Amino acid sequence: MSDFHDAAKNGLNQLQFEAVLRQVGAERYHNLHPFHHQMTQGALTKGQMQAWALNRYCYQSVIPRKDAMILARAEDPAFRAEWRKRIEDHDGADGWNGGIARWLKLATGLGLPAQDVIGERLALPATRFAVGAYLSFCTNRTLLEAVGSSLTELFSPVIIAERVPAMLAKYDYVTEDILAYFKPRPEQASRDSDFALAYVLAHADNPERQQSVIDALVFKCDILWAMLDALKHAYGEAGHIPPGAFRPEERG
Ligand SMILES: O=C(O)c1cc(C(=O)O)c2c(n1)C(=O)C(=O)c1cc(C(=O)O)[nH]c1-2
Repeated sequence: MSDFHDAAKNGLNQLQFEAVLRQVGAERYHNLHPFHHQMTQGALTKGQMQAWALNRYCYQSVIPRKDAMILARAEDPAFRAEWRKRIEDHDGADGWNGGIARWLKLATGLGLPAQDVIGERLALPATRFAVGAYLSFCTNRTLLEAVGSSLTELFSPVIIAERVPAMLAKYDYVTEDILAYFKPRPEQASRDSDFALAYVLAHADNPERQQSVIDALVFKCDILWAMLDALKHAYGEAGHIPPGAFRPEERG
């Protein structure tokens, strides 16, 4: 395991810098989390699967808002033209025919009432704190750090390729239709992360800026990890469901 806190102290060339960023993903991305392993092994109960979808909706719904923050702070029109595609992917043309709507379809396809998902009140406190931290990070840190924090998308095609076939094979109530969210994601994520990676390689031109990007990516991995930790704590063997949070047995 590497400690990434001083990885750029002597300055890195672009190849070395990219290698460190990829190493962060190899060591810290949420495909290493036990909750993800349980999912791909077919070991989640339907209630746990519902809890995952309900909580993950909060993440999906904050993504276009954090991208709007990034957009507002970018001075280069060409950057904005590229970055706004992310908002269009999630919101669609009318707000409800993009990624957020497809995530809602996933959650309702698992048996959750749409209003419980959209309302976000049944999500875990830790989920709401984690997605709030992501939004405020992208609002308050430098544009370079905000772009750096999106680089987990470099690794999302890997976790999607692990998750989707396993969900289809191991859970009889999961269908291709329910998982429509994931279909365009690997291609969109590759387009987005290629752009974001090229941006940080070009703009992190001294050791301090390189380190700020590495730290931003570690922070983002921590956000995703914390969300799965919270699910495991609440809905795993410990069963510590916080007051007011989704309770699977009440939903059948
Ligand atoms: O399925 C996943 O595990 C996963 C991970 C991530 C990620 O790594 O942040 C994103 C997504 N999915 C995703 O669907 C998505 O739209 C997305 C946007 C972003 C971002 O930070 O801008 N990450 C992710």
